[in-house]
Amino acid sequence: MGLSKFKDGGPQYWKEKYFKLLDSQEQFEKEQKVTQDLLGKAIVRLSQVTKGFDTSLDPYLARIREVLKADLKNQQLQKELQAFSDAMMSMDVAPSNADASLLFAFLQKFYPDRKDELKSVQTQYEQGQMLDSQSLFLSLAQLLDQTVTAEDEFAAQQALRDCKVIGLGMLGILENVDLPDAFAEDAEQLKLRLLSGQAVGAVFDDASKLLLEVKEHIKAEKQEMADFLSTLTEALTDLGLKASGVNAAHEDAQKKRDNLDRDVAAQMADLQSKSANATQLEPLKQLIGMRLQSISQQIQQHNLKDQGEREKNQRELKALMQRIKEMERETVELKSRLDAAQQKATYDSLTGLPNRQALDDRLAEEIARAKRYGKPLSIAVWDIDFFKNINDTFGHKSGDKALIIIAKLLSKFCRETDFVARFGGEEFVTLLPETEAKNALLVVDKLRAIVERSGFKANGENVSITLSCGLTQYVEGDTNESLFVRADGALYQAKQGGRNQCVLV
Ligand SMILES: Nc1nc2c(ncn2[C@@H]2O[C@H](COP(=O)(O)OP(=O)(O)OP(=O)(O)O)[C@@H](O)[C@H]2O)c(=O)[nH]1
Repeated sequence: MGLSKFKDGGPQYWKEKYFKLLDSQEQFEKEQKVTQDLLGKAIVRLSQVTKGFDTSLDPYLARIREVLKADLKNQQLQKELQAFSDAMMSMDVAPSNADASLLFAFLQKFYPDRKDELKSVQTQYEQGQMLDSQSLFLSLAQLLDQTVTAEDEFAAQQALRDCKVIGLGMLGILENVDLPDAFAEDAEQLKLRLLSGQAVGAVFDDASKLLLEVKEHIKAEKQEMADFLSTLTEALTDLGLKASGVNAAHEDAQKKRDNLDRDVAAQMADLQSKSANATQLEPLKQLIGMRLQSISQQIQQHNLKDQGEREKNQRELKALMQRIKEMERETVELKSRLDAAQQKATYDSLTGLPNRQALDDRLAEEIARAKRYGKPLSIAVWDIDFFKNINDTFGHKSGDKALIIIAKLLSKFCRETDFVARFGGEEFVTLLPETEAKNALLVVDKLRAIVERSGFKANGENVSITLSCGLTQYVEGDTNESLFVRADGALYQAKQGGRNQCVLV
């Protein structure tokens, strides 16, 4: 960010420019050093020559020599020269008769170009025209200050040019660097100082300071940006989670969520590209804020829409569940009604025994089983003897009671695997699977005897009741009808034989 964005030329151009400036500066400093050395040597020689000129100045001159020999920094030299100057100023104002011929000899030799002026000063001094030795030094200083060689002139001009180049380079840097707003004013002032031709050294120091501050500022901004983007990523992740948590099962919602995810991803990519190119944090923050708001609104709209659809689905689901419950209730009711109907269709309501329909079904099953496994199957057909008399004598209700009692006795005293049914009227049928007729005859006869012994009470009277039974066994090729007809034939024989008996055919 910031420093890498130049208006033209690019970083390489300014890097080269900077190094050139450094080289120039170095060259300038070298030349300065040579000049300084020359000056130092001159001062040393001058101090040696002036030694003894006024003994009160000797210690100062000695220190200056030491300082120059030790090659100490200008500051200290300046200090010593200042001390020397102060000492000289405070010297006795009385004219001095000290011999200065040696000094002038040296100076004339060292400054041959100024020989005449020096001679003139010497004459003035020796003729006592100088008020004091301080006046002499001031005259010499003034004279020698003007002593500038052509070489010195060139070096000074060169230094001036270098300073201008450095100044222009710094100006270019300050104009082309994309500085944060906070530093704009300082940079502007530095530019003005450079344009006004102020000494480049001080401006250079201030510019370096400014650029270092800018660097720190950008570093802090970068950190702030990283923190901000991290917070932003967390916020977007949170939003993404909320968005993806909505109605995960719904296919339509899935499509909408995909679209939303795409939108959010596009906005994020845009933000990342903007933040990579951004040079200022504040506008970027504003941009991100706006984008976040837009994303948040999109998610809110999506959630609202999604919630509406979810509520609609829930209402439909609730209605559907209600309908299913009603259907379940109806199914249970229908089943019980069907069971009742089935019961009614297959059971005799008076005795509770399976009826003729049930008997037909069961007989077909037993015939099929006997046929398949070659097992015996016997069938007994019962008929209550003189039942009409019971009805007639004791009433129809007593007749019903007799039917119920017979049904119970026939059911109770047979095997569990046997099947007892009311065939119709006062007739009953017993199926005896896996039972040969001769064994079945023993069973049915025992039953007949039980019924005969039991009797029942009708209108307080003991009424005896007997049964006649026709028995037969399944033979290959028998059907329901043929088997029943044969058993019924046997019953007829039992009736004919005097009733209360069992006949096997
Ligand atoms: N109470 C009552 N009587 C019935 C029922 N079904 C048939 N009956 C009567 O049973 C009687 C059968 O009489 P019949 O067929 O003449 O035979 P029976 O009197 O038993 O004489 P045999 O069979 O020859 O011994 C009739 O009077 C029918 O009305 C019933 O469910 N309840």
